[in-house]
Amino acid sequence: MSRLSAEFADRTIEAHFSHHLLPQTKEQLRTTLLFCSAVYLIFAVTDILALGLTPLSLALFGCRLGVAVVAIASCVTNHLHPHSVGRVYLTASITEIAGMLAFVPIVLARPAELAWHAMSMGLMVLVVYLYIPNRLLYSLAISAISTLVFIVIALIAGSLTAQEQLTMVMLLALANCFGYISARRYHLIRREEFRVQSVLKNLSERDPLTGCHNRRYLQQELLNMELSRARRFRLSVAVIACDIDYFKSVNDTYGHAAGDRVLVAFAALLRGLIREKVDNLIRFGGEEFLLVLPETDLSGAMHLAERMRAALSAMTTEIAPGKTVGVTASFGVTSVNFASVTTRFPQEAVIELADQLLYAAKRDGRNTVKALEFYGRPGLHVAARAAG
Ligand SMILES: Nc1nc2c(ncn2[C@@H]2O[C@H](COP(=O)(O)OP(=O)(O)OP(=O)(O)O)[C@@H](O)[C@H]2O)c(=O)[nH]1
Repeated sequence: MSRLSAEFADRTIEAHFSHHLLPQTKEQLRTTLLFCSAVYLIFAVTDILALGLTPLSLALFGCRLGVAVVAIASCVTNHLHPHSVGRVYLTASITEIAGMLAFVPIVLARPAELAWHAMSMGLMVLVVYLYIPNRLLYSLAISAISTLVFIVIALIAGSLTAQEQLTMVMLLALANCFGYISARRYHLIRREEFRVQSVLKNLSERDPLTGCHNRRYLQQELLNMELSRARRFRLSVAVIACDIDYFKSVNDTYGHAAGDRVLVAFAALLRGLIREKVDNLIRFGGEEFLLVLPETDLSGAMHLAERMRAALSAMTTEIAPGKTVGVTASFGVTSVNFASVTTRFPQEAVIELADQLLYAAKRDGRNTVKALEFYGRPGLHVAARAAG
């Protein structure tokens, strides 16, 4: 993590983090901006008390109203662009700058109350650092520059003694330091929480032996996600179920550790034959693996399964120095084409068909591929094209 900006050094992870928090950030920003605008408007009372109901106090009210309008426009923009992280930070920054700019005429119109303005400035700096959700570097830039501008105006236009000026400068510098340090801590804690959550999520979704996704990930996320996407865009999704043949005899003959090596080698072989970041490899349980292949029809999935079968039967795994073992596997392949399947069906039905085909391949002598199109209704696929 970057020490100055308190963000992940890796921009992809940072973007992932920001997107993950986007709904929460937008909600916080909306509440904060509306609250701050209301406070800004309410403080018009102090202008009227100091200046009376004059054109000047009305002009200052106009400035305050301008900040409220910018804040509301920011909320509307964020509402219209619900997925844009950059826009949230941009609108937060613009509103912060508008608030700081509107403060200049207020200070200039009421120079006698400079000590109170300095106190308000300190509070505004803390609000920018801690209350309005924004990138820390933007908060730092906006607060530091606004503080500098305020100090220059106060030194030129105000009538503070040298001792008062020094106190004001030191207090505002402190407000910036405390604001930055506290905001930095908060940013770092949020990111550390996110990192730990990601590690735990990864652990709960992966099989430690092979590194593949596990059955929980398939059932809770992947299957629903891929089937919904394919249904929405009327695409095909294929599923391959595969299981090592007579794996028990590998364990019984060479030991469990040798069996583990064979499993790892099999997973690596499957992973090497699928599209990275597109296809998904899941350890479904024991020595059974499942592949979920987006945008793949039955014939494409059958060819892939056949290549996997052939590659495994030609491969041997070193289970001890100088000692190798060869295994074969059986494959059940199915695919559902949402261009023609419009009926609803339980999502597990696709996996069940792939599993039935896998066991049909086992019954048929093993080391073979069985494939059937899934038509969305139990029983219908029985009449579909068979291969293997
Ligand atoms: N080494 C190892 N073995 C496992 C693991 N998970 C399951 N097994 C073993 O896998 C074997 C599966 O045996 P069976 O279900 O009888 O299947 P099979 O011997 O492969 O026979 P078929 O599937 O009918 O060809 C069992 O001996 C399990 O103990 C694992 O993580 N590591």
